[in-house]
Amino acid sequence: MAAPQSAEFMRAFDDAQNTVLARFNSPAKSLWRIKKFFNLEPERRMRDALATIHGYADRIVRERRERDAAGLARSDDFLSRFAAGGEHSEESLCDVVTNFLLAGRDTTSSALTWFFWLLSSRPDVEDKIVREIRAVRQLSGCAGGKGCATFSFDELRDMQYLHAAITESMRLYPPVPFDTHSCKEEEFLPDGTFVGKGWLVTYCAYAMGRVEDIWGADCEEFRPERWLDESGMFRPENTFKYPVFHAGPRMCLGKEMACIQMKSIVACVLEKFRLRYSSDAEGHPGLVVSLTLRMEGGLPMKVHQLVP
Ligand code: HEM
Repeated sequence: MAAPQSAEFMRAFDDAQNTVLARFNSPAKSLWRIKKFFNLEPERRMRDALATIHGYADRIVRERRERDAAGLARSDDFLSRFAAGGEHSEESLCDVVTNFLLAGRDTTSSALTWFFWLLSSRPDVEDKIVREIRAVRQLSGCAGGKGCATFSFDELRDMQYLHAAITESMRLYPPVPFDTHSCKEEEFLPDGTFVGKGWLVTYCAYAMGRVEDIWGADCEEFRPERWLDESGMFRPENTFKYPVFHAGPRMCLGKEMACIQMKSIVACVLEKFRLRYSSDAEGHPGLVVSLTLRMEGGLPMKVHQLVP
């Protein structure tokens, strides 16, 4: 992504996200349609934002097609795999690109922000992760990471403690703190609760991660070990108990990719740096609840580079 285009896309994405939230939270549910019709704020900004977002996705799809025509396209990247099936129109491919850019951007950054903040006050957890990274490197014949800028898929898969630590961090700070769905038909929830057609149903993953009946008396504690079995292997939980990636047929399609990305970033950072939270503000950082869970004022950190 070229930097100016990328910044423009980010801004447009923020605008679109804020406008959707404003529509959703407005007490007058159809007011936005009137504003849109008369091109009033914030709908005017939404129109511009959508043009930028769609233009950006169009460009990605067009550039891939051109590389394909020139025999230069890779066949193993994400978009090529979708395109290879042949069942997607150009427009549908643009929607795929937009969907994945939007679904994957703020979620992983939210997760990593809270993860690094938690880690900053838990040198014991950090130490275990660092030792695991070193052990994995030793096994793969890349001790100290010398000559290996990144981590292989196999190395990342072997980082069971890191997987547990990231999972635990998202239990306490789920990137999607609330999730709301509209009921298509009259329905009864498993406990017999009636839900009418068109009703909105919301679950709060943030609250669920802190319920004693679900997670036990230490539910407020950041304890990666709760995700490990006796042999130190990661033990997944029922997704209805841990709905951080949602549950059921509409679960997050990018879950595995997000986990690989986050593990890769954390491992690369901790192999070379130590980060310490350096805010002047006292106590717990403020939570900004938007579509994703953000940290108020960002995450100021002191970065210390390790001597190679
Ligand atoms: C920590 C990172 C992530 C978290 C916590 C997360 C969480 C979620 C949640 C809660 C949903 C359900 C939303 C709903 O109910 O409508 C969802 C859907 C989705 N996610 Fe993720 N996500 C993450 C990363 C990603 C990434 C990296 C991608 C792709 C690159 C992605 C792609 C999608 C897609 C395509 C859907 C829609 C699935 C559908 O409606 O069938 N996600 N995600």
